[in-house]
Amino acid sequence: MTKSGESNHTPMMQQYLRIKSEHPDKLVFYRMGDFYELFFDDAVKAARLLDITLTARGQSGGQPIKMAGVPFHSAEQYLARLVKLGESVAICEQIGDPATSKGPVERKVVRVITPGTLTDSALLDDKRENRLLAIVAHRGRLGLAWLTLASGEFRVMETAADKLPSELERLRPAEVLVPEDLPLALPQQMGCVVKRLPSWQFDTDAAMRNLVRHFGTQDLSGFGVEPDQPNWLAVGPAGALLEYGRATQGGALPHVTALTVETTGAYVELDAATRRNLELTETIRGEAAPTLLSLLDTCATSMGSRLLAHWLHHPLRRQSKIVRRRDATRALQEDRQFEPVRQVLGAVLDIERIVSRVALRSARPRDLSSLRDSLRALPELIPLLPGNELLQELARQLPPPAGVLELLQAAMADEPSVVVREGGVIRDGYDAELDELRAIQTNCGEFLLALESRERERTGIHNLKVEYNRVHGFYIEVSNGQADKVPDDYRRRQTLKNAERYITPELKTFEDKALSAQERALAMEKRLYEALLEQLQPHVPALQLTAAAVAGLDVLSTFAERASELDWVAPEFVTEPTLNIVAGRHPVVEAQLRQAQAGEFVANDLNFHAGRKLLLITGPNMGGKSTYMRQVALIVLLAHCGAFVPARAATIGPIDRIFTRIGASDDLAGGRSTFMVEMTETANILNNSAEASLVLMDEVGRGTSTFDGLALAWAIARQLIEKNRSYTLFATHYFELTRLALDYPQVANVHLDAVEHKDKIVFLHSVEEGPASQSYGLQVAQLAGVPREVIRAARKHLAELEQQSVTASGQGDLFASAPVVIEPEPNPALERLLATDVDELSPRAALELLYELRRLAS
Ligand SMILES: Nc1ncnc2c1ncn2[C@@H]1O[C@H](COP(=O)(O)OP(=O)(O)OP(=O)(O)O)[C@@H](O)[C@H]1O
Repeated sequence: MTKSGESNHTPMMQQYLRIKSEHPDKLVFYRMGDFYELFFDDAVKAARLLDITLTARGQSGGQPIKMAGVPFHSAEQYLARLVKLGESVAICEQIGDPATSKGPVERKVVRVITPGTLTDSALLDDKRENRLLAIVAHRGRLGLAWLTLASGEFRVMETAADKLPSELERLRPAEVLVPEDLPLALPQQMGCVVKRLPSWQFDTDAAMRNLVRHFGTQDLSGFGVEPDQPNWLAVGPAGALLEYGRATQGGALPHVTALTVETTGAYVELDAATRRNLELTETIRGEAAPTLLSLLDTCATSMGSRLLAHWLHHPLRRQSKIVRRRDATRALQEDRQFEPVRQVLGAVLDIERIVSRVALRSARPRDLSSLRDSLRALPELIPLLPGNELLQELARQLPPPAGVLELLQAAMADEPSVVVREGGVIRDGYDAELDELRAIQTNCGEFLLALESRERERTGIHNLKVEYNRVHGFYIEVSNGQADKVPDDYRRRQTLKNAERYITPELKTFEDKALSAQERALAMEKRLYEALLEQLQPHVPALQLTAAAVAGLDVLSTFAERASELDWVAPEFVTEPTLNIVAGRHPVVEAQLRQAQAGEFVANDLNFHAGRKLLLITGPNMGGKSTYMRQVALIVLLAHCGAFVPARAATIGPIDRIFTRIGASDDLAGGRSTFMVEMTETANILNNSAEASLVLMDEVGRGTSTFDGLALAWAIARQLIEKNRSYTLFATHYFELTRLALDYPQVANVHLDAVEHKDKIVFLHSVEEGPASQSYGLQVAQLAGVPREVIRAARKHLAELEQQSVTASGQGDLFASAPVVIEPEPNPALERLLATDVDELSPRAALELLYELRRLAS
């Protein structure tokens, strides 16, 4: 954009350019009548992103003004698209009165929409939190603060700098704020918008003053944040967030009522790879289903859905807390008590987000009527809740603050219109003045009829009419023949061909009242509505508690419902090192098999204790190794969320972290090869896992040459056994590793089996003690459609290789007693026979085949 001297521009453009200069990094939506217009570079960008027409109108400063616009009434859909694309938008409204203003109407940016600060229901995903995260780094430590404006959640934590990827994966922010001189490389693929702000915005002292002023406290010690304590580093980012949040909302954030310190020890830690690999809330491909969440989320409310996603990412460490949730789930599950509870919850709308909009004074009339209807439903829940400790605690937290429901019932119309300016929002009987103004409108007809008959009587003009038209307003019409009977107090308003129209002082007074009544009623409703929002302000914190109780009840009843429908059991918790699962299943794979009617899922046990801590899992490709390992992790995770688990029984000792090294995925965007990703994740596991950690290692070492891979896998397994001593599931194709069980008593071999049937391979999917005897790699390749001649050549080559490895010494003899499997040379006659569909043969072809077989066999 060229800005060749302010004075060269029209006054309106001068105003625009001034506003734009305050928001250089955002698209400015500049309100003009029924449109939001964008100009210059903003117009070009918006036209491209929104696929709207780019026009040019007039000139300003010697340049044509590029322009693009969106209608004001459908702006939300465009805003939603821009925000999804990571753009921020400044909404600039007319705030002056066009009728009285000289020059352009006064305009002001009333709110700023950024991906991480959304509160509008039309722009938000019902089922996902929209978080704004701020990060600072100092001497290998990170200060993190995050704010969810749609709920008022405001949290801080301090952690080690190398935890950044896992924290980003856990919090999934929509937008991240960092100081421009952040001494730390951010992951290349953040998947969200990153804003670099001037460093002073993260200054601890200024942030402290800002936060203390906001909370009205002397310092932050009441929230557990103090100098020289862990989490102090998060004060700067917390201050930056508060300021940013305020700037976008154009005002204070009264619903942000507390700062919560998150301590890492509270949750079972999941690293970034684990959150992805276990497909908790998103598949590895980034889809919403099938995932653990998509299987579990039958929540009745969106508040429940969001809390469920949160719980899945935050499995609890403290067994006492887990047991409270589990027992509540059990109480709701007994006699299907969850059913009526869920039915009532079905009538409850998103109280949490509505309350935030109340606090931000952006709640629409239907928000308040929904709040009223939802609050009205809540008392029905209380008698339905079983006498369990946690449930009773939630029941006590459930009732809304006194008077709020009554106020909403008295004030809000049953079905208010969408926006206040349309009227019909405030209930009749709530305000006497509004009632009177409305009465004038409704009684208008009656008054006019009464006036007409009175005037006919007074004047004796029997065809006198009292009427109204838009241009002249109210009038009394008298036909020309009766003009002599018109009384003195009639003032002429208009002359027609055959009649005269008059007005009387009484009719004039009525006209003034009637015409302004509608306008005044609308203004009155607006005032009353604003006052209502004001009256609700002090109740915001209590309503947030109500919302939290609803969400908690919803998730617990969902756990109960899922447990019943999917046949899950309550896990038991013990303090000894134990991980014992009887007939465990992979919940998502099982559901998919059922859905596809592709057979029953085969349940499998797991038994870990202090003397048995590493399982070496062997077996054919497609045999079910990954599924088995993942199901163990999912069962442990579900148990720590307080849910039931897909098994016949489960006994679980203390677990502090879950690590996974599963699957090969190139991080091309991050510039790391498959093998590099594999080794980085392995390094993380070796450096951080401990005795109470659960580690899943799937085919580690396969990304490099056979001997390198084998040697690495062997050394890694030994380290896990000797040093980390974690509960480890180690799937491998290197049969040589199965020897480890001979050297270490805490290592056990298990395998998944398959059998060959005719030329087919059948996977049994059941986990058996001992190492596998065959890899079936070639059979699986055949199953996948690799051409027969390739399989035959491979088989031949395999036999040669195996022969060499038996006889040769040196490299091939890395593990001297490695079990070697030599497959017999295939018999061509047998192969031909097996490939024949006997039912399809004619007697003549059968005879020919017999000759052919004879030839092949000789
Ligand atoms: N216990 C089970 N019961 C029924 N079907 C199963 C079971 N376990 C696995 N499967 C089926 O087998 C398929 C392959 O399983 P999985 O990916 O776990 O094999 P794998 O041994 O890890 O194979 P690879 O070594 O090739 O990675 C699954 O997609 C699932 O459909």
